[in-house]
Formats: sequence, C-alpha cells, structure tokens
Amino acid sequence: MSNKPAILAIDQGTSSTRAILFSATLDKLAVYQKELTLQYPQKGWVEQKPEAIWQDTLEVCRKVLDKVPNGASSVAVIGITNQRETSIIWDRTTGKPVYPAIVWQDRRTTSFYEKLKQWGHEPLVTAKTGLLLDPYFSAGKIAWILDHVDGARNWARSGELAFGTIDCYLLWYLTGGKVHATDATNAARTLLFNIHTQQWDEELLTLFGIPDAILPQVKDNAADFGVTDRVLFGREILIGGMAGDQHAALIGQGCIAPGMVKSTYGTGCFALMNIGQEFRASKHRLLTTPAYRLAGKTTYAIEGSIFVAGAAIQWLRDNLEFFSDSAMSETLALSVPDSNDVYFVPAFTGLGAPYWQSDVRGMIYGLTRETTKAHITRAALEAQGFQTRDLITAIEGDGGYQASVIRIDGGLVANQFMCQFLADMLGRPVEVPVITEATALGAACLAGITVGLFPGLEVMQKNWRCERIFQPVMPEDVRARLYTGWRAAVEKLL
Ligand SMILES: Nc1ncnc2c1ncn2[C@@H]1O[C@H](COP(=O)(O)OP(=O)(O)O)[C@@H](O)[C@H]1O
Ligand SMILES: O=P(O)(O)OC[C@H](O)CO
Repeated sequence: MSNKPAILAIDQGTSSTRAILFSATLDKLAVYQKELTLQYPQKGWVEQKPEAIWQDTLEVCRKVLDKVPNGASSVAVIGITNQRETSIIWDRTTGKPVYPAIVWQDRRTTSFYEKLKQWGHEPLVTAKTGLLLDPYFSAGKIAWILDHVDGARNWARSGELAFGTIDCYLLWYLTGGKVHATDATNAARTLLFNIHTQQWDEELLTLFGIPDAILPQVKDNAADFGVTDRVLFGREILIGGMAGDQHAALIGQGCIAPGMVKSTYGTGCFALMNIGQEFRASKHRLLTTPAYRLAGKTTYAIEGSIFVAGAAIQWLRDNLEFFSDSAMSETLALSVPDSNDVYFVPAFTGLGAPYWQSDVRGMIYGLTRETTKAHITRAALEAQGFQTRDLITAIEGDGGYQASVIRIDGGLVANQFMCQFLADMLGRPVEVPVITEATALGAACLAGITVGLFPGLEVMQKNWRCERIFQPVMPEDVRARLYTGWRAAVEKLL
C-alpha cells in the first residue's frame, strides 16, 4: 500500500456511472464516467439493464485506477453512492437478475398505490417510513416483479432470491456474492423500513406482500460492508461507506447542521434540509428521511423530490434534437432575453413534491408563432428554478428551520444560466462548491471515517470550499410575475 492512501468513490446515477478517486484530504485526484441508458418498454415504464449497471461500474473503477500511478494498491477504502429506489431482484445462486431494474421514475404501479390510498393505508405508512404512497418507492416495484415473473414469489419465500437497491446489488457483485447488505438511507426509500425502529417492518411487509427472506441486512452509513473479490482489482479492498446519492450529497456539501440545505440537479432534483436528530413529519407532503446514520444514531432530513431536472435537457437533446450536447442549452437559453411566456412543466413521469400526482404528464404551455427552440430550452432551464422555489417554500413552510444556506451541485450546475435563474427565483444566494460531485465526495467521506482517515462528518464542514455564490439580481416584480405564470401553468396541468 502506498503511504498516501486514496479513497475510491463509486457514484452510480440514473444517467451515468462515475468513479472518482479522492486523496486522504478529500481532494479530487481522478474521475472516469460513462453514460447509462434507460429503456422505456411501455408508456410510463422505465427500466435499466442490471448487467450494464454492474459492467459500467467495474469499467469506470478500473479506468479511474489506471489513471493514478499506484492503481488499486493506493486505495484504502471504497465508498458507494447510488440512484435510490431503483429495484433489482436476483437469484442468490447465479447472481442473475430475474427482471430488469425497475427505475425510480417508473409509473407502472400507479393503480396499485391508488388502491392502497383508497383503502386508507397512507397515514400508517407515512408514520412508519416518513414517505408517501407513490410509485417512486421500491415496495411496489418489488411486488410487481414477484407477481409478474413466473415462480418468483415462491423462490422469494424460500430464500432463493435477493432484493436490493443499486448500492446493495453492486455490493453483492463487488464482494463476489458474499455480502447482501444495504445502508439505512437506501433501506429507508423502500416503504418497508421503519425509520423509528431502524428495522424492516413486519406490518409493512405484510401490507405489500413481500417476504422478509429477500431483504438485505441494514447497516450504518459508515460501516464494514465487506471486501472486494480479489479478482476484480487484484487485491481485496474494504468497502467502508454507503449512502443514497441525495444523502451522500448532503454530507459532501457539508450540510451537517440543522437548517442547512443542499439541492442536487442530476437526472432529477432533490432538495434536502438537515433537521437534526429529532424526527419531524412534514405538513406539506414532503418526505422525512434519514440524512445519515452513524454509530446507530440517526440524523434526519426533510426532502423535496422533483422527478425531472437534467432529464428535461437530455430530452431536448435526444428526442427533439435541439442540440447535440447538454452544455449547449446554456448558449441557446441566453440567445433570447426571456422565455416569451413559455412554461415547461417537465412532469414526464408525474409530478413529485409538493404535488405528488403520479398520473399527470409533462406540458409546454404558452406556445405562439414566435416561439423558438431557444424559448423552449430557456423554459426547461427556468423550470428548475420554479420547481426549487416550490420545494424551498414547502420545506420552510413546514415550520421547522429556515434555510441557513442553499448549496447546489450535480451535472446541471455547470449551467450558469440555470444557477443564476435559481438564485433569482429563490430571491437569495445559492452556493456552488469547488467539487460539484458532492455525491461522490459524501460517499468518500463516509468510507474514510470507517478506516479512521477522518474522525467524523465535521471534516466536510471544514473542507467544504465555495467556488461561486450566485446572488439574486432579478427585479422583484419580474420575479413575482414569472412565478405566478409557473403556478398558473401547473394549475392547468393539475
Ligand atoms: N451544462 C449543462 N447544462 C444543462 N444540463 C446539463 C449540463 N451538463 C449536464 N447536464 C445534465 O445533467 C444531467 C447529468 O447530471 P448527473 O449529476 O451526472 O446525473 P445523474 O447523477 O442522475 O446520473 C444530465 O441530465 C445532463 O443533461
Ligand atoms: O440520478 P439522480 O442523481 O437524479 O438521483 C436519483 C435519485 O436518487 C432518485 O431518488
């Protein structure tokens, strides 16, 4: 082992898989990234190939290790972070998935959840999990696979199948099929995990008809998750950290004190406010979720989830072919002075917080003969500002904390127009860190804690460095007019 240990962070996102090597002082040493495709086999269905998720993960890890002089021998520990809720069920003997990964955006279980709501189950589920009944979460996806793959329910009962979110599936493969475990933040997105007892909940398992034999063990975010199979990187490496991507980003942004907010703009957008160690239920249909669990102690966050952020830009790129690279959306948006009253409500897979309408679909409103692709692109970027304002208003309206800071990260923050519009729409500064891959940084921090490189999360508060603060400059009347227009567009959709 080199005397300068590195931390390998794996960030398996919805649109891409990345491996980042960080130094023991959490500086970025090397990155390797690969885009991941989604499949849409039917209206409202969103799937991914589990084999591609694993193969891409292995490839990005190997490629990033090739970029540094000592390769795998310099790595002291691995941290994993991932797109959440996406569910895979596989055969414990062969490791083969019995069905593709059903992605968090998938809506095939809408009527299943509607029935559960009609039967009055939502209050109990929310009280136990902090979540709502929505196709977004894993339980419905698991039940769907067990009901639609021949024999799956029986194999599940007899312990032949394993369920996991992406973290857990990757861990299984990284450890050569030896470890079936997840962490508290990922478990808490399934609708099966009681966030008060921090255990799988019998009553919820019965409600969703899911046998406990398929569930993984749940660990702290900084813990011993086992070692990598020697054949993968030429030696065993400890996996010491694991967290859902939005929770990891909260850590990577140093938001470890109550009231601090981070908002991440990847495929979707997720704003989380740290609310400390006391559970609080939302009054505005937001989620309460473990921010992190360390040494058995849970810190909570209130979360607002938006299903489409960067995905709208990708759609303009791939489906409407407005541009060939997402980065070009910025120049296009800036080529017009405003969106010419065009509003883009990117509800491709329903609306998330605070509306939670899984059956509505997207809308571009206000089209005229003058509308150009520049106006539509600008409207798609502006939608991020409007949606974030919806979230922050709901989060603060819950009556807990006011946001002390708002830090932003994710692929979309490379777009300075979007960042400026965000500050304008929120009417307050937003901070962009030097390392915008806050998700991977958070996972690295957790892994580093396990091997004693850092005493605790405080290291992130000390190390967090600001690249740029976007200050609001938009006149109040313009801000009010634009937001009123957005609310009217959403009302029309609803
Ligand atoms: N300069 C840019 N302007 C607008 N969107 C961008 C830009 N760069 C990346 N994106 C969008 O960001 C998303 C990727 O962000 P990332 O954080 O990697 O997502 P994920 O973690 O979900 O895989 C893509 O949807 C892409 O379209
Ligand atoms: O792929 P991202 O970064 O948009 O994150 C996906 C979320 O974890 C879904 O809950």
